[in-house]
Formats: sequence, structure tokens, C-alpha cells
Amino acid sequence: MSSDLSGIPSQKRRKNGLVKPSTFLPQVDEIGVENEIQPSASRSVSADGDMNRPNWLFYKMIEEYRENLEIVPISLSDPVELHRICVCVRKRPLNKQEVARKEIDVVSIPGKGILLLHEPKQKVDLTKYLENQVFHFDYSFDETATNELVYRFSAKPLVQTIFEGGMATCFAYGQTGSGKTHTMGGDFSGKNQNSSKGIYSLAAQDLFLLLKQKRYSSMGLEPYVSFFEIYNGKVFDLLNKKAKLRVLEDGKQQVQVVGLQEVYVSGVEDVIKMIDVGSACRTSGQTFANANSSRSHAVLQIILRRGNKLHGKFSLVDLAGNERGPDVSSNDRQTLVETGEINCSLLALKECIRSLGQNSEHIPFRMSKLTQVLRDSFIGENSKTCMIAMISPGMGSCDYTLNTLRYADRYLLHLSIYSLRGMEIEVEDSDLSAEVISEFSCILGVQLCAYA
Ligand SMILES: Nc1ncnc2c1ncn2[C@@H]1O[C@H](COP(=O)(O)OP(=O)(O)OP(=O)(O)O)[C@@H](O)[C@H]1O
Repeated sequence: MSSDLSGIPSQKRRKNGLVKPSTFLPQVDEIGVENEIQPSASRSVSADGDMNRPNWLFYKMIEEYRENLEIVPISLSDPVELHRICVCVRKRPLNKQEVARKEIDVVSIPGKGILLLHEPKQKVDLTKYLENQVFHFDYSFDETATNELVYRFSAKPLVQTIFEGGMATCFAYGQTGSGKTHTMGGDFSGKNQNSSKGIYSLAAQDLFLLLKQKRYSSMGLEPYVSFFEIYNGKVFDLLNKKAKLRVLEDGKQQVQVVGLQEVYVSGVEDVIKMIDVGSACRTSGQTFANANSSRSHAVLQIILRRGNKLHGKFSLVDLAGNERGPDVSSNDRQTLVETGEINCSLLALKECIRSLGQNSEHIPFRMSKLTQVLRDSFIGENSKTCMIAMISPGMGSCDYTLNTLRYADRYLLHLSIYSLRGMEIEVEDSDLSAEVISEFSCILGVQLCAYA
């Protein structure tokens, strides 16, 4: 969550308790020009030839900044907080090409849901400086985090939801090549993906563990899996040779994906098989950041049925990369149409969430196929959502990283307002003490500034 609080003067921000001065982040609440960090002249350049690296001055500034950071990464022993809406961020390590180019890592994750983006800037007089932007999410994962760790804090708590008759959705959002498929589908070793190590199969493992528990085993619940992709506004069944499917809406606004295969699964191995079958035929293409980029939104659904009746559904969505038009490596028509379609659907997702947040009577689900087919996952009374924003750490990805962080930032903001609506909190006129407001803003992010 950005500390760039929409132009609210810093004095006012502090009065309202919207920014909690941190004990371990230097200068977190004063960013921009006030927060310039210049490299100290007294420090010598390290012997490993750093001075030869591109942008070594920025590299030094960031290294110096990090020296003052107290870093306490999230670990498996940390408690999991239950959220109706959870937004987290995951930073991937620099990849081989980025390391070979000696690209600078511009993202720091001190822990506690905090992320720092050290944005390299230059003044008109060519002085270089860093603009250190602070974002706060429910959880933040650094480059050492495993899929298991990310899963534990993001999607795992949602598995229970579908046993309780609810709907759950987990989105992986981010720039192309930032690690969405790695996180959802599993680690890659070369071109082969280890499907047993992704959030899809980790969720399936928990599903079967819960099914065996006494409290659920007598309920007659049966697990099914469906897997489809949305490509260029059309839905294709990944478990049925990419059959093109129609999406129909009945009078009660119930959306049906007609003919979508729902495969009965008797164990994790069955689910992994389905993941492999589906992933193999997912539409991919080449982007500037990923030679094998997913150009579609993939939706794996884990469904619990009781007889013929739907009991609960967990939709795990590996969104297509959020690159912008001019960034695609190829300028052919197909690629441009693809990119336009992807961005429209991501915008639709954001708009739907914004409307939900404003309690608007009209939620524009029909704006895209993605939001249309996920309609019931959002609006059910017992619905839970989690978004994992993936980011690439390199300086070359700085703009895209900011885009992703701002998207996820707004996501949290709008949904937080949605979930808080019943409490009618008026921060501006409130008698609440600065400490209490500060506590709220820490727990809920900066969404209180929406009221300020
Ligand atoms: N946390 C991580 N640790 C190690 N390698 C990673 C991590 N995240 C991603 N990678 C590697 O980076 C490459 C790109 O990742 P991936 O294909 O998951 O990106 P993506 O966000 O799904 O991209 P696209 O939107 O283009 O499909 C892969 O080779 C993957 O193994």
C-alpha cells in the first residue's frame, strides 16, 4: 500500500494517524525529493567490479539504503490472519538473464507486509536520486519465499471456505514473466513444470485432507475439477481439447459455461493429471519479458458437489500478463488484439471490484468474459477473495512493478471499503484517537484515506 497518500499533506496524514512512523524503515513516510539518498562519497567501490555495472550509482544507493533496513522475512511459523479479502505481493528472484546483465534489484521486502520500491530518478541537473515508495499489503514475500510459504498465507485459508458452502477466488496478477504461472501451476525445471509444487495442487492436497476429516466426511461431498482459459474474450475447455464454449446467462443472472467438463477427482494425483493436461494446451506467446508467456487467463476450479447440488467452488485464476500495448515484442495484429483484450478484462476486474466497494447497484460484470464467468464467485454471501500480485525485481521492470503495485493497492482499497461499509467509519469527523485510527490503518492498510 503506497504511502504516497494522494497528495494529503504529511502533517494532516500524521494527525489522522494514517501513517504510522515505522521504527525500522528509514524515512518511510517522507518520500520523493525529501527522501533522496545520495551515495556516501567515503564508501569505496567494492572490488568485484561493481563500478562497471550499469547504473552502479543507483546500485550503491540501494545497497546503502538496505544496510539500515531491519529485515524480518515472513516464515512458516508466523500466524495466519483470516481475511475476507487478502492481498499479498510476491517478488521473484532476478533471473539468469537479469543477473547476466547485472540488472539492479530495486525491490526490498523488510517483512510485515511491507514492500519498498527504490525508484531510480534523475533531476533536471542530472543529479541521480532514489524515490523510495512504500507499499503495505496483508503479506509480502521476498525472493526466497517458496510456493508453500505463499500458499500458506494466501490460498490455504480459502479451502475451508468451500467446505462451509462458500465461494473462494484466488487471483495471480502481474507483469508477464513475474511468476504467476510458477506460483499457481508449480516450479519450472527447464521447460518442465512440477505441478505438484504449485498453489493449484497444494489447494487440492488440503481439499482431500479436509474431505477425510470427520466433520466433513459424512456430508456426502464429491470433488470435481474444471479447467478453462479465456483467450480473446472466448472460453476454451482445457480438459476437452480446447473445445470452444458458450457463456450463457439466465433470467436470474446465473452464468453457465455451457458444456464445460467437470471431472471427478479421487485424489491429488488426479488433480495433478488435470493440471498437466490443461496447462499443456494453454495458449502462449512471446513477450519481451517471457519467451513462453501465457496470453490467456487460466481458471482452475475445484468444485464440491452434494448430489447434483453445488456446495462450494474455489476458482484459482492465473491471469494473463498485464503488459501494455507498446511493450509487446511483436507488433503483429494478433498480439495487439490479445494485449488489448487482456488489458480490457483486467480493467473490467478492477471496475467490478470498485463497484462492489462502492456498494453500487450496477456491477459491470458483463464488461468482460473474465468477470462474467467469475460473477458468482464474487457476490456470494460467503465469498472470500485473495489476490497475489507478482513482481519482477529488476530496474528495467520498475514501471510495470509500479503498475502492479498500484493495481493491487486499489484492489485492497476498494475491497476494504466494501467490507468496512457496515461500520460507518468517518475518519475526518471522528473522535477516535490518533492511536486507534493508526491501529485501524495498520490493520486495514491506508483505505482510511478514502474517507479523509
Ligand atoms: N519465485 C520464483 N522463483 C524462481 N523462479 C521463478 C519464480 N517466479 C518465476 N520464476 C521463473 O521465471 C520465469 C517466468 O515465470 P512465469 O512463467 O511463472 O511468469 P508469468 O508471470 O506466468 O508470465 P506470463 O504472464 O508471461 O505467462 C519462469 O522460468 C519461472 O520459473
